[in-house]
Amino acid sequence: MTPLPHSYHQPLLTLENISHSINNDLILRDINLQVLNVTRPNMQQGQVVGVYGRSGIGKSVLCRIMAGLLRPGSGTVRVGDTQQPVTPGAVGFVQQRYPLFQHRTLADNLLLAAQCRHHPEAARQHAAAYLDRFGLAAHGRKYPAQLSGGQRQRAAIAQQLLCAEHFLLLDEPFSGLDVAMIDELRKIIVEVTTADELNTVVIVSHDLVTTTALADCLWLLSPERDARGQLLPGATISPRHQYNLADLGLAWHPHVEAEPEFVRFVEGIKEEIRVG
Ligand SMILES: Nc1ncnc2c1ncn2[C@@H]1O[C@H](COP(=O)(O)OP(=O)(O)OP(=O)(O)O)[C@@H](O)[C@H]1O
Repeated sequence: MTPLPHSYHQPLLTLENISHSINNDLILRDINLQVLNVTRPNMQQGQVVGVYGRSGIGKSVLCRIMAGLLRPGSGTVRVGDTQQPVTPGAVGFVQQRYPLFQHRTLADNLLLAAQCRHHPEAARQHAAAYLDRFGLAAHGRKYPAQLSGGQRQRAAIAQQLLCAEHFLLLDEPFSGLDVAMIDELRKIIVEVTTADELNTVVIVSHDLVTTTALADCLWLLSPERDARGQLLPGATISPRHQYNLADLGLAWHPHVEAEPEFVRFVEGIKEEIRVG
């Protein structure tokens, strides 16, 4: 497929020489990569990165490092158009269990999040706008325990977007959702990335098709072999496993997952994982 016209600009996320061990066990080895701001004519869209890898390979550890919640054994993570080293709170991180304050109403949860960055009156306006935008306005007075799983998830995404400026990290966002909710969440992710050119969303997921369909680039976290075919310790994202979907003509556009090139690409990734 012919790639749509696009051009590359400043870096938005940089991982430099990231390695990490737990109890002397090397989990991540020498990860180097960069997400650039890619622009397409007449299209305001941030970047979506899909991260895929087998169970237990180190995706959650990598997420915590990218979110600034875990200091890597070595290396640096820099985020945003100013490329500051990541600090806790700089990246919105929606974890598998959505950590809303249970004793606060949904509206209060969002208000607290908005107060991280805004003065009280502006915070109220932003929180109300996000309640509305995420289809939660009718549920503002409910407590998290009174919300459905999908509503809690939307609330958690809204909360993280309110307090972190341009960067959102989603760990297994599609797990446990029915097909209607998955569609709804996909719409929200597209909405988030089209809201601002600098918005960057990293999705870590076992759902390869849904994630790839939304992504501009896909990273495959996997073990590597040396020249003699021996498995090296730790997992990495080698340059050949950093797939630029914009260059392949498979960056998100409506119904991309129905295209034969997309289906072939996903089959190729599955094969890569099987033989890896
Ligand atoms: N606190 C910890 N103590 C010891 N080992 C840990 C700890 N956290 C993670 N690990 C190990 O690090 C490796 C990577 O774990 P991680 O949770 O990042 O995998 P994952 O790719 O997210 O897996 P899954 O897809 O199953 O959620 C695993 O072997 C895990 O056992």
